[in-house]
Formats: sequence, structure tokens, C-alpha cells
Amino acid sequence: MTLAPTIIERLTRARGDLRMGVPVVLAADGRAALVVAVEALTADRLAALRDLGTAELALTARRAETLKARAYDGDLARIMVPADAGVEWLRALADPADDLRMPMKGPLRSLREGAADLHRAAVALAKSAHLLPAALVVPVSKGLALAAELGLTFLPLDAVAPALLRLSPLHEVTSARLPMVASDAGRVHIFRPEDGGDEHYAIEIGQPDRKAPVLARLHSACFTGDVLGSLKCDCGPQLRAALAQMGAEGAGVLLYLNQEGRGIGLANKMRAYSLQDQGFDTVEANHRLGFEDDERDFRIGADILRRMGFSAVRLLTNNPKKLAMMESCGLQVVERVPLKVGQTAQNAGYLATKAAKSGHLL
Ligand SMILES: Nc1nc2c(ncn2[C@@H]2O[C@H](COP(=O)(O)OP(=O)(O)OP(=O)(O)O)[C@@H](O)[C@H]2O)c(=O)[nH]1
Ligand SMILES: [Zn+2]
Repeated sequence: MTLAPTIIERLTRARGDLRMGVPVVLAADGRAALVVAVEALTADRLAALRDLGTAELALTARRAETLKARAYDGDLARIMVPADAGVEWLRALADPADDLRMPMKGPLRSLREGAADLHRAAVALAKSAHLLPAALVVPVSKGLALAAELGLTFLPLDAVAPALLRLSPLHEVTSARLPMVASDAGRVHIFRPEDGGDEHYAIEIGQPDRKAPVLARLHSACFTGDVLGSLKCDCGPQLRAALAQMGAEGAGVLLYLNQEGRGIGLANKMRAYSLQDQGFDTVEANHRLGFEDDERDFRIGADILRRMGFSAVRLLTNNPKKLAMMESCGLQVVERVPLKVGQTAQNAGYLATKAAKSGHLL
């Protein structure tokens, strides 16, 4: 093994670069482009990028739909950036915060010719860095030389694309006993992915028999609900009820998955909440931001359970997608255990939307 970073390590580096506003170089089939997340783009960098080539804006088709821009590349739109467009113009296209106040952003012209692969990877990278899914893409010749000269992260797409799809293996780092209100016999296990991404936690209650189906819950982080007692969702009460049921039965596993905001990150979830205050529901808000309604990867939960030695679960959930994902990852779901707690006047609409649009069971 060499000391040079692997493609996975360079990907992790690229996420940090994008969050700082530093360009990364994506390359495929002799083509290359400098890519910057719109959210972190500064006027200086925009000016420097313009010296290198013509800027294009990559957005998801979801965002393009709200902007009434054409998406010729399926899930993606490539928008031409006028020569006099500044950072504010780009931000306004990326961020729906002011859509209602300033609905007319166009006319927007979408690119139809040419390949969209670099743009698609740029948007996927921005998403995986929990940024708004919008990237400035500046095609350049000699991408590798430019990356070497400027010290930029260079990512060849043939290696990046499969790495973005693959689940990074998770390894247990450590565990410790934790007496809790729900049970004296608690133990917290920390799992860390090889790609330097978010850690996830398994809270084991008692000593569940590895040969029998375990009472399990895949809980996605919700800072507002779990910690602040938000009334906009049911996460906090679900978390506590799941632990309480495991405590009462004497055994269970709750996975606390750091997939805040259904995988879009807390900053984007707060953006979604602002949109909800403008009258959009939880699904519409995600779409206006350019996300799917659920961006979580439930393979993580299945992987952790398997690593802990479980092969069958009684899953506490109202979400059929979690059941399907478990089964497709080879974990047998012998029973769905409903988890209905925490209904409030403030979250009735949210829960109704999840049932109507996302297939949640009432
Ligand atoms: N994007 C977005 N995320 C939200 C919103 N409200 C809650 N969340 C997030 O939604 C997730 C809820 O996760 P879970 O309760 O595990 O999942 P679920 O899909 O509701 O399924 P079950 O609770 O198992 O039935 C958490 O990551 C929350 O942060 C919202 O309005 N928008
Ligand atoms: Zn919540």
C-alpha cells in the first residue's frame, strides 16, 4: 500500500474542500472541470474561475422544476451562467429561501448538448457534504495539471462514481456501559465508517440473543426533536418510547444513525423548516431545496446490525421503506412493531403528509 490517499480518502477530502469553497477537479474521458459548491462560493473565487473557462450551474431536476428551468439530463439540469451573473444570482438559484419574494429569476437557459456526468457527480458530492445540491462547474482542459499546480483534489469519475454508491464499511471503535432511565443494562457502541464520514451509534439494551429476532429501532438523528423537544415532529417521543419498550422487554438494539433531516443535514433541514413556515409541506420543502424527500441510506443500519451478530429483527417503525431495505440487505424482518407516540397539534400535518406522500403507515 502506498502512502498516497486512496480514492475514498480523496473523496472525503473533496467534501471538506467543497464545504470551504475550495474547487475540486473532476475528470472523465479526457474531459475535466473545476467544481465549487454554490453555497460556499465567494466573489473572488468566481472571478478566478471565470478566468479559466465558461461557468455552468448544475442543479437537480427537483430544483429546476421549481425554477421552471428545463432539465435535459433526467435527474439533473445544467444552466448557462450569464457572464455578468454574480454570486448572489447563483445563490438565489441554489437556495429557495427567497423564491416567493423574488419568483422571477430567469429566463434560465439549460444546456442540452454535451455530457452531464461531471455535473451529476458535482451535485452528488455537494449533497454528500450536506450542502445545497448546486454546483458551479467550469470545464477546463488539462485538469490533472491544473490540480497539481493549484494543489486541488483531483477525482477521476470512473473511480469516484462507484465509490459514491458503495456503502463504506463500518467498524466498531469502542463501547461502554451506560445505565439509562430506560434500562440499567445499556451499552453504547460507536461505529466509524472507513471513509471518514459520520459515526453512528448502537445502543444495546440487555444481552439480546444473537440467534433470535431482536427488537430493533433504526432512529435517524433529529437534533430538534431528540434534544430540543420540538413539537414539529414525533422523533423525541419515538426515541424514548423505543428505548422504554426495549427496557421493559429486557433486550433490544436502537441504532442512532447520524442522518439528520432524513439525510440532508441540519442546516438544510432548517432551510426546509423555513420553507414550511412559508406554507410548503415536509416533502415539498425538500423538493424545492433540490433534494428527494428522503436521502437516507438505510443500508448503514442493516450493516451495523449484521456486524453486531444479528440476522433477524422485530423492527419498531411505521416506515415500510425501512422494512424493505432491511430485507434487501439480508436481514429478516419477522415482525413490524408499530411506534405511534408523540402526536401533537403541531405535527399532525407533518405526520399526515408522511402518510399521504411517503407511504408511512398510520
Ligand atoms: N428534511 C426533513 N427532515 C425531517 C423533518 N422532520 C423530521 N425530519 C427528520 O426525519 C427523520 C425522522 O426519522 P425516523 O423517525 O427515524 O424515520 P421515519 O421515516 O419517520 O420512520 P419511523 O419513525 O421509523 O416510522 C430525522 O432524521 C429527522 O431529523 C422535515 O420536516 N424535513
Ligand atoms: Zn424529528
